[in-house]
Amino acid sequence: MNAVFPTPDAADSQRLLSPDELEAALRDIGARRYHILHPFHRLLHDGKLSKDQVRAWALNRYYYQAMIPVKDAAVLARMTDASLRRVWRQRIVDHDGDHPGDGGIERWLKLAEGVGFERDYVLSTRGILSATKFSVEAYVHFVAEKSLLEAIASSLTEMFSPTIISERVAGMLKNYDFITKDTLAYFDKRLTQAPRDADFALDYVKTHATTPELQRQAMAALTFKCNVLWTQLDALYFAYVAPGMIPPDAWTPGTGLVAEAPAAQASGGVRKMVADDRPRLPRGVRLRHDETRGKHVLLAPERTFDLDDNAVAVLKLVDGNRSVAAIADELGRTYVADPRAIEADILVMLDGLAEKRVLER
Ligand SMILES: O=C(O)c1cc(C(=O)O)c2c(n1)C(=O)C(=O)c1cc(C(=O)O)[nH]c1-2
Repeated sequence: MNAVFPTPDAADSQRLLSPDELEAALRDIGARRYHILHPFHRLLHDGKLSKDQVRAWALNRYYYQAMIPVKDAAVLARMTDASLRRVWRQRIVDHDGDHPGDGGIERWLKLAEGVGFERDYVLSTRGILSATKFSVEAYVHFVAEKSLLEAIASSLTEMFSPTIISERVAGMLKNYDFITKDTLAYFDKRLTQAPRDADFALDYVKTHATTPELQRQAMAALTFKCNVLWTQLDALYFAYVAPGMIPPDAWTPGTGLVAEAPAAQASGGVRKMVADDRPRLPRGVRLRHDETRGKHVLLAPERTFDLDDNAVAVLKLVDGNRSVAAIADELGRTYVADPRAIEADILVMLDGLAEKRVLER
């Protein structure tokens, strides 16, 4: 992904590329279109998403994981050669496992449970964005309807997945306190499975794309698949980042989650806030300016909290993306004061609001 591959010029679409030129052209497609470049992944890896935004990603991505073996069964059904099927069927085994409780889908369920979901809610696929479903299903239809060469070429995004997986695992472990190595165990196996699968598919495509037209089809198939991945992230971004327009019936924060452990509910149900936490207002709680009284209040269902000027300045910066430390830095710049001293003060204030359940982290 880091290397620069030459973009084939227009004349190349007419001429037969050597196998290595074809590989370079395929890698170039990934370098320009793979979802590692998508803003949603940047936010995910850099720790810029709230816990609910990470949950939305885990939930929607479950649908992709669950349908990959369906896709591979459709590819398998196109293969008339037993030696090809023998290799390809391993992909289905990798995702389904040989026993209940085994395999990639199961590991993805663990990931979803690790970020708080109830297993049955995830399995039900209620709450998955329609756009996610459309995009994943387009992939399944594509491999069923196009040629075997195109079906195989469309899996070649996996050439690029080890890079994004390494970046994601390192970034998420570093940047989110609710993510553990166990939660991300899904990706451990992918680091060996993906290169093995991609090597086989690449070799097949280089050997079988023997005319300019077939080479063009292979490149178009990989482009299509990059778009399958990209549009899933577009949908997540639109619904859960900006403008934050969640479609009817799609998952909303708070739904399908396991109740917090009793330990977390002790002492008012909330552990103390720390500088890395990214506080946000829970659903239904709003910062409003009360015109008649000329002051800001926090409106919660059936309750109103008066706020002093300091609380208002802090709450205006509370958006689920900024950490407490970042809020303190910003206030330090505005009021020309020591941000660490501000941080200590606002941690106490935020804890007070969290205990009243008008703030969460
Ligand atoms: O984490 C990722 O970014 C990522 C990307 C891709 C990919 O590039 O298609 C796959 C996976 N993961 C994956 O886990 C997986 O099982 C998988 C199967 C396929 C495929 O097209 O057959 N791609 C991918």
